[in-house]
Amino acid sequence: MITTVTLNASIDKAYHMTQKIENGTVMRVAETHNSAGGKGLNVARVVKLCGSDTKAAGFVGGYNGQYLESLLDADGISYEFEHINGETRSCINILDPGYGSTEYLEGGCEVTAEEETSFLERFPGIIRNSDVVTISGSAPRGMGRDIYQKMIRIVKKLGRKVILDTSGEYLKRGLESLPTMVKPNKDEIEMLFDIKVRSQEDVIGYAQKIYEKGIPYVVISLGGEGALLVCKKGIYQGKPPRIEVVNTVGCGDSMVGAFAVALERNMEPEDALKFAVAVASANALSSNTGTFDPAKRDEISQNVKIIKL
Ligand SMILES: Nc1ncnc2c1ncn2[C@@H]1O[C@H](COP(=O)(O)OP(=O)(O)O)[C@@H](O)[C@H]1O
Ligand SMILES: O=P(O)(O)OC[C@H]1O[C@](O)(COP(=O)(O)O)[C@@H](O)[C@@H]1O
Repeated sequence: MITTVTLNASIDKAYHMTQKIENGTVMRVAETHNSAGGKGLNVARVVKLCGSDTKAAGFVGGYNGQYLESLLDADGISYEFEHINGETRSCINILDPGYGSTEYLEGGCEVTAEEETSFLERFPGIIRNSDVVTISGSAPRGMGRDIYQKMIRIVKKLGRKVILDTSGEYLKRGLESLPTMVKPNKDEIEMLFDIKVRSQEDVIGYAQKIYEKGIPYVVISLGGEGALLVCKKGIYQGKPPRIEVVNTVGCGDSMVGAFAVALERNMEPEDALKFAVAVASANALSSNTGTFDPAKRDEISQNVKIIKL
């Protein structure tokens, strides 16, 4: 069982446009697709598609919160949310033939100190049957910057594996609790170390710095270039084949979902990397966020190159 935590859940709205966006004009949306979003809920859908049991946790509130739960019911994903007074946010992804994808991410509502305490008290019970816990995305306003640090400590005390996928101060503080795996992208590495990454050697160097803190699996995702994995067995590069990208939103979440499944199944690191790159790249072929066609994943998987560096 894999529990995916999304503190800042969202109704993700994908607007499919048939015409290129022209700023300052009225644009009509050809098709809208709503999904239960915020990074961790994309992770949950991917875990389910990979064939593992999953449960979603985090905060939801208001009418959007009710709607989000109904979307998860339709997806067949179980959940155990903390219900809060604030209204769950919406995030918009506009897909047009000119710019590709343009995202508008709301900050999210306020979570009170009482709501945070209540969630943390219930958290050990929520994850008690989980082998792996994923913690993804931003936190809503009002929450302490050390929230992920506290949650990782709880997961590790129970002897479970935990993947952290976040950015900025939440990542910095979260790393101090030594999660089993982290998956920053290039931007997140640059923010974390306050540097500019200029080469693959740079990426490997910073990944090693994180690994040396005591984090067993460090994955740096590099978009169309695939991903790098630093672990005890060595340093690996996973390269996807060139594909006709449709929508890359949720690719990082798909990678986290696939790695959670790989950790649950105790896959060898190189097999896990191949699996995760194939799943994430297959997500880029789907117009909807956090989903993929298993047949396309299998096809891509045959052409993913795993190189030991
Ligand atoms: N243009 C692309 N072509 C093929 N695969 C892609 C592309 N963009 C993303 N992916 C896949 O998704 C993974 C995660 O993407 P990335 O954009 O690095 O994550 P994030 O969404 O966290 O920024 C990559 O490692 C790769 O496997
Ligand atoms: O919680 P955050 O960091 O604000 O991100 C939320 C948004 O990011 C997305 O997951 C997309 O993220 P990625 O493309 O990086 O995987 C949206 O689906 C979601 O609503």
